[in-house]
Amino acid sequence: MNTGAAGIWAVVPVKEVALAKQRLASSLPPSLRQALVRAMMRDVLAALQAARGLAGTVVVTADAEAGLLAREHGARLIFERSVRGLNLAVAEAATRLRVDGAAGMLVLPADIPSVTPLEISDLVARHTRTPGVSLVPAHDGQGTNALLVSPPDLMTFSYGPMSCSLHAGSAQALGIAPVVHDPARFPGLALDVDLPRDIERLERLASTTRTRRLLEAEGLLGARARDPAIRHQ
Ligand SMILES: Nc1nc2c(ncn2[C@@H]2O[C@H](COP(=O)(O)OP(=O)(O)OP(=O)(O)O)[C@@H](O)[C@H]2O)c(=O)[nH]1
Ligand SMILES: O=C(O)[C@H](O)COP(=O)(O)O
Repeated sequence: MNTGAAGIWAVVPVKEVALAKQRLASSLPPSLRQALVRAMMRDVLAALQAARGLAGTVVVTADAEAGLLAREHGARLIFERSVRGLNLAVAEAATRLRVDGAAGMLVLPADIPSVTPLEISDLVARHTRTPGVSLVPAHDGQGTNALLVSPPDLMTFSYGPMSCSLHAGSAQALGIAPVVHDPARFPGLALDVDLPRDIERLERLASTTRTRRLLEAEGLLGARARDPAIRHQ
């Protein structure tokens, strides 16, 4: 990958589609879970394409199909030869972007289908300091749904349990006061779909995403989900 441009690049790490979203396995059959993973990834990439203030998007994945979806949405690709986990995948993207001269990196997960272009543009516009770290916690306050860091390889990554406070602590250890945004100001971005109840939460957001259309067609959201009489027809 040669990004060949300064500015802030979005990075979307994507796990193998067949292995993703195991916490939904008890409520969704594998084919629907995989369709959901693809739809969510497309929604995130479409929002990034429409957002202002980014130099481009990079997808980091070991999954060939995810690589094709990335290219369809005009994203660059870092194709991982082996699966090494989320933190090493993001660290590799950070190093590559720094070598290519990128000013910063915005890491977004592929499971936030309701993220809007406006939320992304707003977050990037509010990131005014380098070196600097801006964070948007997940709606549960624990995960990291957006990590904007400049320069890209400033810090180590701590995705996993309680990652948002760990990322804030890493910035502080470098003498940087992180900007931790209120997730309530970024409702689409803050809603990562990890658990069955997160699917219901999607209903409360006014969005017309591929993900929503898929879940409505499957009777998991919308009128068919609310009315068992219709659902079982
Ligand atoms: N490149 C890469 N991306 C990853 C890896 N693990 C997770 N991701 C991505 O990181 C983001 C957040 O991941 P999680 O919320 O943990 O998603 P998940 O691992 O599919 O979910 P569970 O299987 O339920 O834990 C998603 O965009 C995943 O696709 C990895 O090992 N490599
Ligand atoms: O740190 C994170 O945000 C995780 O990697 C993903 O967290 P989750 O389990 O809340 O999705």
